[in-house]
Amino acid sequence: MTGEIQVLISQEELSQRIKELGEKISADYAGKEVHLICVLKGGVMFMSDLSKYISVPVTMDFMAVSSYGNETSSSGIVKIVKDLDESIESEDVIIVEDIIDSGRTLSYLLQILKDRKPESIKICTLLDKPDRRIVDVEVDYVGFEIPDYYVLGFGLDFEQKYRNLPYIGKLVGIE
Ligand SMILES: O=P(O)(O)OC[C@H]1O[C@H](OP(=O)(O)OP(=O)(O)O)[C@H](O)[C@@H]1O
Ligand SMILES: Nc1nc2[nH]cnc2c(=O)[nH]1
Repeated sequence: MTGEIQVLISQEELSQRIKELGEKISADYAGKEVHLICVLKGGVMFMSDLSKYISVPVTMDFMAVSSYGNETSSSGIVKIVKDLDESIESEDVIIVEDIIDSGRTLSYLLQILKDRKPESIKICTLLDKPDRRIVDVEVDYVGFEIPDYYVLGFGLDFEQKYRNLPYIGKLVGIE
């Protein structure tokens, strides 16, 4: 489907905020190394850009957890589609997400990853929709709080498309 897309967060606003987040993380982890875990697929562009602004040594791993399929609201069912390649024991981990909506995905992920004995674990999300929260999760770094719209672009999809857009937008007519 092709629809009209309204820009919510421009490419310039994204770049500026991601730079600020990278600098904050660099300061918070001064003298340490940080292990970034990208939650695929949506988190990939954000983590890629964020990592460029982190000045402490960075390692990366990737995990895919599916909770939405092609639906626009959470089914509540979370499953691991791809697990991490490496152990996170004793690592200072930051989970990098594109969006927190109901909080179900992250609360499930946190539970699983904490059991693997990291030194520390924090959450960094580009977008947060606090009005949608069903499960409470403590978020350490937030790019932007947004209203309850179904958004796309910069990693986020609508029916698997639009992930490549360099901005965050919404399809006119889709909430
Ligand atoms: O807070 P929640 O309600 O759990 O929603 C957030 C999750 O939903 C999206 O993933 P999705 O399952 O759509 O996978 P994708 O990243 O591959 O598009 C998003 O990337 C988060 O992981
Ligand atoms: N693409 C997309 N995925 C989501 N997962 C949870 N909320 C959203 C959203 O607004 N857009």
